[in-house]
Amino acid sequence: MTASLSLATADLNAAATQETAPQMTLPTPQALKRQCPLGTTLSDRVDAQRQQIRDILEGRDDRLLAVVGPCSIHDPRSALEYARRLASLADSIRDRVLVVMRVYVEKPRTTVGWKGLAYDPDLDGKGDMARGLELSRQLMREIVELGLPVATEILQPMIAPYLEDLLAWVAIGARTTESQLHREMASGIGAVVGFKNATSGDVQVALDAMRSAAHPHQHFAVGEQGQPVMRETAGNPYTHVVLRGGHGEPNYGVDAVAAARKALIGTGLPPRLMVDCSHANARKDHRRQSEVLLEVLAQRLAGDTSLIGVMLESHLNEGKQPLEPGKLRYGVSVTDACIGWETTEHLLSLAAERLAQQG
Ligand SMILES: O=C[C@H](O)[C@H](O)COP(=O)(O)O
Ligand SMILES: C=C(OP(=O)(O)O)C(=O)O
Repeated sequence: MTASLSLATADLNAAATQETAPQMTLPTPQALKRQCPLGTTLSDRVDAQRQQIRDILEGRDDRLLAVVGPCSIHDPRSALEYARRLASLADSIRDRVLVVMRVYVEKPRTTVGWKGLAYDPDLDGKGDMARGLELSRQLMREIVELGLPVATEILQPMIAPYLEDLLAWVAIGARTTESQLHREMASGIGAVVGFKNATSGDVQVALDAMRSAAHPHQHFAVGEQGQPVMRETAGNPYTHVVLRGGHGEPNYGVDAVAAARKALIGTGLPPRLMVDCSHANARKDHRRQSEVLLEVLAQRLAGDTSLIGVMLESHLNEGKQPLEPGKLRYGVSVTDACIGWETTEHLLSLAAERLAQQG
């Protein structure tokens, strides 16, 4: 009796806390899209970008897919400057490399930290998700207008309907590849999806994710008018694994790549691998991304066609900086350290050159 009474009191307290907890009403996906519409021309462009990536996945296009850009977007102005430079570089190497820009507006954190533009666009910890969503959508739209395909990690499945129409490529991160919610979401989106291996280095979870995402699902979701809906998905066959290393141990070497390829084939999945040159593959040292990229290129030039793509974390300027509002240096990452623009330009041009030499 005493136990159930105290439980009931605890329930009431919890309910009271929830009711008084501050909350902000967000625009519906439909309202945000009306405010920042994509339009037919850009929507057709995104379709064409997705098709190009699918063609790479299916071997109809032998270009290297390169998902390149800042670890996170914290300042739309520097992101746009970066996008302009990248668009011009992408154009100059388009015969050999399909460049897609990382426009990451959500960051998964190991414990706590700034969670990205969509959450806290003023970088002051107050959070303004309505503005965060608006800025994220506007920025992605501008980047599509520049002609670059947009990539992002979808961390919060609720965000998908706000941005999905702009995205050519989506990452499900190392911390969420095992999540059924993310797999369900991936099964219903038009973008190509890359599933990272787990932070532990476990690649099997990414294979399981590909199988799950390829399957039709019925799942809980938010509708265009913000209403709860049951969504029925058709299944997304356009997915692949992203090798990002785990617990400080890289997995981009010949043996690790061969093991992942064998596991994919053994499971009846298409052998498609992207190597993330950053994160544990670079042992969290951004300068090592160059050597990772060169090794992956060498494997590809030696005939490994399962290596369909690479990922680079890159910004205008090298390194990273602490998030101290008022003291931020322009074009420097506030999350993981990135390579700078000159290195990015050099590496991507070199990749294009070597691939061209192969014929
Ligand atoms: O790519 C980004 C980070 O590695 C990831 O978001 C985790 O960051 P954290 O360990 O700094 O929280
Ligand atoms: C968070 C990221 O990667 P991972 O999920 O591999 O840690 C990222 O690419 O920004």
